[in-house]
Amino acid sequence: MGAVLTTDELTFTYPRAREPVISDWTGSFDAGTMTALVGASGSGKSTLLFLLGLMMKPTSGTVTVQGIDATASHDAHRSHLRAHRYGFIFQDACLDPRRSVIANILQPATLRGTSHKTLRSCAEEMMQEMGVTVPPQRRPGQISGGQAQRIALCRALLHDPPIILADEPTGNLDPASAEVVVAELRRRADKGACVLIVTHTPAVAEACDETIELG
Ligand SMILES: Nc1ncnc2c1ncn2[C@@H]1O[C@H](COP(=O)(O)OP(=O)(O)OP(=O)(O)O)[C@@H](O)[C@H]1O
Repeated sequence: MGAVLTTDELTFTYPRAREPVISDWTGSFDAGTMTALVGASGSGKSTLLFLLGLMMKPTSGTVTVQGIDATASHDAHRSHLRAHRYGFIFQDACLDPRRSVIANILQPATLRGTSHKTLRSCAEEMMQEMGVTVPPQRRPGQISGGQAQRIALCRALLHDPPIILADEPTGNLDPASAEVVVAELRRRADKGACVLIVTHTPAVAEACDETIELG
């Protein structure tokens, strides 16, 4: 399967920093491949993920998403690409505490203009597949960390994105929940998604097809 995400001489320097964190980084990530980004703390793994996820603009160089030069795109187009083609998972589930868990899962669908009615049953089905047995109306403050991360996974994957970026998705999890998360990411890659995982956990890197070390 072909390249989904590519970078050409990507360089990023934080404002007021002297040295770039990412320097002339050229790489390519394929459909159907799960890649681990590893490296020492501070080596730039999250920064690279944010650049690949179009959350930050590079100082120079390009990020190409399914053939589109996202670096040259205007902000609205980048937001559109993020909402439709990406699924993001972070170390902390980052659920909205004011909304029920089901509303959290459905919330990004609003950005995509999809009807909640159509998606609600899919969302509840996904909760079951992930083994989250809590009532859909429960608030994030009333569920465990492992359950919250699995809800975050449902939220990120409901629209079946071709690109999945995960920043230490198992960092705060018990082993059983971590296994569910990694197995689901693996399953998505096997179905054709391009999956990138920043991780410090050797077992997670071992579940990947490739490992890229920064630093
Ligand atoms: N907002 C920021 N402003 C300035 N410097 C930053 C900012 N965010 C990160 N950095 C610096 O950029 C470098 C890379 O940070 P980054 O978070 O990408 O590393 P990392 O490899 O993901 O680290 P960790 O494994 O500890 O999460 C670090 O030296 C960090 O201090």
